[in-house]
Amino acid sequence: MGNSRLTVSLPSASLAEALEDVEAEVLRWDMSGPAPRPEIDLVVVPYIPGSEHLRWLDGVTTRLVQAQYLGYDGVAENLPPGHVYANARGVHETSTAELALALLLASQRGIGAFVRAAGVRTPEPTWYPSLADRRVLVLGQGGVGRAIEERLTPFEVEIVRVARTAREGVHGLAELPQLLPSVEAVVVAVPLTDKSVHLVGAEFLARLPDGAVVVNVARGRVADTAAILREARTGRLRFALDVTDPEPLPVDHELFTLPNVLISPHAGGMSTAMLPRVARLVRRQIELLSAGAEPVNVVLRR
Ligand SMILES: O=C(O)C(=O)CO
Repeated sequence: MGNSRLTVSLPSASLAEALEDVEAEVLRWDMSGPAPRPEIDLVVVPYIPGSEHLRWLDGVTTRLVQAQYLGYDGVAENLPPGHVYANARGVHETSTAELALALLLASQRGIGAFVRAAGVRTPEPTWYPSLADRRVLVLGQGGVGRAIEERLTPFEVEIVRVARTAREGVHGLAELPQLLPSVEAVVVAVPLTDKSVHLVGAEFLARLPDGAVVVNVARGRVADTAAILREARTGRLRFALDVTDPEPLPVDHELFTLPNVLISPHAGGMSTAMLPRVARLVRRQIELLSAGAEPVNVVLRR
């Protein structure tokens, strides 16, 4: 380590192919077992849920551990001491925002009902709410929240911004109880922290007006699944969930059977945008580390 040629471990053939011209010694390690070397300058973590695989870094010396996720919940608990961890800021925001919009529109306009009816019966034409002139609350003002707002703006909605703490143009979490009764949709894009666990619970849902849509593209545990299920059974609200708790949801879970619930399989970041963006980020980290400079996107030092 520390000599001129960096050692980099990559978890997938596709990433190795995208980075085949980098100035580094490239190893393949998917972190499902021990490290190929006791010292690896840059370890790129596989894109699989959870962070238990980080435990394979125990006893390995690194300069940087680069994730392919934006969210880093669970990382502090699993990353052994001595490592610097960078997240994938800049990779997933646009793709996740696209899915949030797709879920919101599909939910508002009853696309799930049309799809369910396809080939079984001719769906009844019925009135669905438009997004136009509605109030949409974007919960979370990080990169994903901002990307959602940018994409929502042409739909002529009034956007209500909420973040953990209030600032100009942004409401704080403490104001949620007053804001919820006046919005037709909520898009949840907050990180999972001690403060956000079960933020979308029974009390939150009860304050929303009839017919409101709740979209969650954050983490399943930001919402209380039992409270969502209770509310969804009544048919009063609509839900569009890219993330669930547990995840994945068991195939026989009642939420899958309810006509006012759409569920996607944590697919927010999974688009063709991901691989080139991850490759660009890793390339940049290699250049920075090679130059002895500080890496970007560092969110944790253990
Ligand atoms: O980047 C993340 O944290 C994701 O969940 C991508 O879908």
